[in-house]
Amino acid sequence: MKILFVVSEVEDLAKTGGLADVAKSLPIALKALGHDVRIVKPYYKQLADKFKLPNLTDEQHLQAGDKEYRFNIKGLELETVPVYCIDYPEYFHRAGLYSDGYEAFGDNAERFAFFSKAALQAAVAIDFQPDVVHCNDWHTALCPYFIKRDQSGFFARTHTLLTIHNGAYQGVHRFADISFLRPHGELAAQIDTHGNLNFLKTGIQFADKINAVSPNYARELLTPLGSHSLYHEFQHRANDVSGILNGCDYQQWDPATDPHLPANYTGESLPGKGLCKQALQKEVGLPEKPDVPLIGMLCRLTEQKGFGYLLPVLNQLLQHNVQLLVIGTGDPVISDVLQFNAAQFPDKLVFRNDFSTRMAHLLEAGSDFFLMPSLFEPCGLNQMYSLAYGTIPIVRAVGGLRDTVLDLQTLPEQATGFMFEAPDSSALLNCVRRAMLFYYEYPEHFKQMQKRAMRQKFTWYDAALNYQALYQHCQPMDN
Ligand SMILES: Nc1ncnc2c1ncn2[C@@H]1O[C@H](COP(=O)(O)OP(=O)(O)O[C@H]2O[C@H](CO)[C@@H](O)[C@H](O)[C@H]2O)[C@@H](O)[C@H]1O
Repeated sequence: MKILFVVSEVEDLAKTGGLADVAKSLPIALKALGHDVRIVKPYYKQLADKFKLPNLTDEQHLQAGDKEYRFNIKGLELETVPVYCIDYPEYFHRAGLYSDGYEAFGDNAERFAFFSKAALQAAVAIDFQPDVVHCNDWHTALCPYFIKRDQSGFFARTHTLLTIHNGAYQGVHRFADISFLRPHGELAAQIDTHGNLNFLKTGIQFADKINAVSPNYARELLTPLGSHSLYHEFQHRANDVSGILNGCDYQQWDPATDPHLPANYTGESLPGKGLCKQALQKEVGLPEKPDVPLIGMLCRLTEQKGFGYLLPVLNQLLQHNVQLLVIGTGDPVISDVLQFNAAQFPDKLVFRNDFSTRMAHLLEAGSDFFLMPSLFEPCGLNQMYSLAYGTIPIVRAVGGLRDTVLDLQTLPEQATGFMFEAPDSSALLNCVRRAMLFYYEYPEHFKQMQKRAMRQKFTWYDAALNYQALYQHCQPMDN
């Protein structure tokens, strides 16, 4: 099959979160199954600073109303997968991908409406007639609409899949302000009573199929509580909504070969993990105590990750004989509270306002537990990385976390972690206490759990097989 994978960020090229991990690993896995898959993404400053790429075609022209956009298509290969980058410096040559670090860019609607259209034009320019356009999240959710309305015939046999990595971000913007879409008066039918166009909602309406990044999140999207206020839209498309669990890139996340670690280790030989713990404690300035449980947390600092009920009990949690290391960037209110608590408990809590791949790997290897108390979690990748590193996840039973972690209480013989249900502080605190008790009182069982965790496998090969089946499902009956 010919697959055009349209996405905002890709690991190794430009990244803010888990979307990038998927956008690298899935196309590579699909290519390995024999498909002709091409990625299209913006030529962000992050990427342009790293690679000065050549233009692959003549300058492109895109007319939207009375404005003419002139852009270039640059190219590179990411482990055999061709990547086409839309070069339009006015929109993409900025310090951040979506914001200046404090506020979202005011013209994000223009930027991503343009990108979605330009990505399709790139397919025409390189003469790649896709069987499927696979778009991802709100940034590219207008692609199905543009394809359905395309008059050229180029996409007459193209079908569309919209993957939802995070339904909370929907791209809601005042339609009247999006000059790029002015020629598309028909979108006015999508506008809400406040005059807003919701990109994700438009994608849900026009895509041939919609999938979430885990089966459980797909089920949640079909409920009033889990639908991010898009209950009716998801219900309306219920027969076309499914879930495919993300994979873990075990080449990149293998403690036996990980070049970021001071010592490598396997499930059969765990001493290297102790050395990683010591190195991590030393690096961040925590007391080098091998027997005190070290809980790591690494994520974007946002409500989604459960800070709303974690921060109020930090003080109580840190009364225990425990160490907590939090690494992340994002909401300055969350980072202020973390900073404040770290100053109160310098021997127990360290907060690093940092985005570092090396530290992500060291934290995964050196921690005993990985805390992921998410309010919602479409799939979650870090709990999979934790399992691979024998770092026991403490998670809330939500989204993909429920699909990937088995709790001690429910399944003692197969358990790989600790899970709590209610999104509140006391449930979280009880769960962490349960995990600490297990660590202190049953060290041998804890080790068994680590080994079991390391044997779990969530491969991109399996995910790619599921996507392949879904793409086939997007095709018309006569194909
Ligand atoms: N400070 C930091 N330094 C270095 N690396 C950092 C970092 N903060 C985060 N990362 C990295 O970013 C990625 C985060 O991935 P997640 O899936 O856990 O969350 P995210 O919410 O971004 O993704 C969304 O999309 C993915 C992909 O579908 C879903 O799994 C998820 O549930 C959904 O919320 C991981 O690779 C992690 O190591």
